[in-house]
Amino acid sequence: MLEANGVTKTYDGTTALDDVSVSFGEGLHCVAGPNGSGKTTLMRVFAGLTRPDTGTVSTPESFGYAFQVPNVYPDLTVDENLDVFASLVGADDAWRERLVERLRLGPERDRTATDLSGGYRKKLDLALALLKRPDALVLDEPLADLDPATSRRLVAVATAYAEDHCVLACTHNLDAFADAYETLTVLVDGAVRGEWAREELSDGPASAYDGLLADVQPNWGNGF
Ligand SMILES: Nc1ncnc2c1ncn2[C@@H]1O[C@H](COP(=O)(O)OP(=O)(O)OP(=O)(O)O)[C@@H](O)[C@H]1O
Repeated sequence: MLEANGVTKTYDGTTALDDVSVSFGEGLHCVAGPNGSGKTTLMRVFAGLTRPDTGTVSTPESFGYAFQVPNVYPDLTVDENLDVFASLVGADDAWRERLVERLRLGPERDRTATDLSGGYRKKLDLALALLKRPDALVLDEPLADLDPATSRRLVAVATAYAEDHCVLACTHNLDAFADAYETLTVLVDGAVRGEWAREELSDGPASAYDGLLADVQPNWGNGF
């Protein structure tokens, strides 16, 4: 459903993506990698926001993107943001209210987006991405700024949606997705360094990731 073939993207001599070929079907898929490894660039290429230098991508027409930095109307309230997006995509009231309930946005619905806490703004951004019930949903650092209970709720929402859609979560918090993910893809320096299905990882995704990245962990002994 989401596919990249031989995708390369370079910025002024920095290779952000290096001949990346990946494919994701229905279910919840995690993409991890160190800072600067190319995760956001790959998500942006899928979304059509960044044009690759070489290679092709294939995505469904109905595509949702919850951004690393939430992309909401800052001067509108939660409800007004939902109203604007719902009318743009033709979302019905029942689905809109289900998203408000599932993401616990109710208590803040009359608050202006700019006054929301970082976590609530993140949840609002996800609700906006889900309003059109996209066939594929990309979540860029979905758990950043969320407290542990809210993180679990967001993972539960993503997991439920992934039952019959493709959900791609770009994350540094693999433990939070340990009971939910179907595949793990690790990017290092813009290239795919590891790809596993969940059943291949008996010790969980974080352990596989740490093993793969062991060579880049610092070893300072007792000193600084
Ligand atoms: N618009 C841009 N202009 C120049 N360089 C860029 C641009 N976008 C990304 N890069 C570079 O491409 C590389 C990959 O960046 P990207 O944001 O995709 O990584 P990431 O894995 O999402 O990182 P993080 O985990 O820190 O969010 C980095 O070296 C980054 O500096």
